[in-house]
Amino acid sequence: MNMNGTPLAPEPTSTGPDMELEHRRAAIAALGHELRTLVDATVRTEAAPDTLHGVAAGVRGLVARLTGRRRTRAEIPDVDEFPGGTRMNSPVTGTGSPVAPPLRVTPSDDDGVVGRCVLGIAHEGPPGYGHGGFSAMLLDELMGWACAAEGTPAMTVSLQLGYRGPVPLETPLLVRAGVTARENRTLHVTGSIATEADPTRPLVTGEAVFVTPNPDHARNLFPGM
Ligand SMILES: CCCCCCCC/C=C\CCCCCCCC(=O)SCCNC(=O)CCNC(=O)[C@H](O)C(C)(C)COP(=O)(O)OP(=O)(O)OC[C@H]1O[C@@H](n2cnc3c(N)ncnc32)[C@H](O)[C@@H]1OP(=O)(O)O
Repeated sequence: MNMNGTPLAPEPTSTGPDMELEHRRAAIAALGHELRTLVDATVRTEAAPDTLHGVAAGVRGLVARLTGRRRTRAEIPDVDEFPGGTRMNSPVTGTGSPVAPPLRVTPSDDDGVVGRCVLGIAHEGPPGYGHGGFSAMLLDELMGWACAAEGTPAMTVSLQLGYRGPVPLETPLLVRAGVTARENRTLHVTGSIATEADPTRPLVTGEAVFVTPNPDHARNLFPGM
């Protein structure tokens, strides 16, 4: 769990049920890794139409192998920690997600949290640069982790961004977020995206307001919690 600041990633464990959990998470992450490689190959390829039809048929065959029980819409998978922890299929941090960069979150040396990732061509907006929506997603997510790291998981109620420079693809990125103020259930959060190579020059800056739903509201929103 990350509710007390550290660590924000799953800890190595050794007992029975924990080993089983690690085993399942490792398998989910292994499939996620291969799918991200497939997504990258798909958005880059200039292969001939016959090849693309052949690959499409192969992928249909793979989908047919993912049988058995499927999770329902609001179900919280038992490989996840909610609120404020590992989400295996998060589109931002999920190591099992085909579309996540994925963002690796750690506590910051100062207050707040830091995320590291590399965007690929699948995340492209202008040629060679990240889509502004992906920047928003990285910041929104990391700001959510900043709230959770303070022990108050919360949801975004407003998010304002400044796009100061384009975010380069295939370049290590440094995302930062921290809570700057709180009143009752409302948290004010700031964040930024820079390159690892030039960490003091923010390319995107963000200011957000997050709110921790009251317990009744939270039970209605997340019946699986
Ligand atoms: C008990 C445990 C609870 C655990 C819950 C954990 C949740 C964590 C979820 C996931 C974490 C991991 C993933 C992160 C992902 C990144 C974050 C996202 O993308 S979240 C998705 C996008 N956001 C939404 O879909 C929200 C939509 N909004 C709502 O559903 C409601 O507004 C909600 C539940 C957030 C609050 O509803 P109310 O009924 O509980 O609260 P009211 O009474 O309306 O407001 C509370 C306070 O907030 C202020 N407030 C409300 N809106 C504001 C705004 N736009 N700007 C400034 N303040 C605002 C109000 O003035 C009020 O302040 P005053 O208590 O009186 O001091």
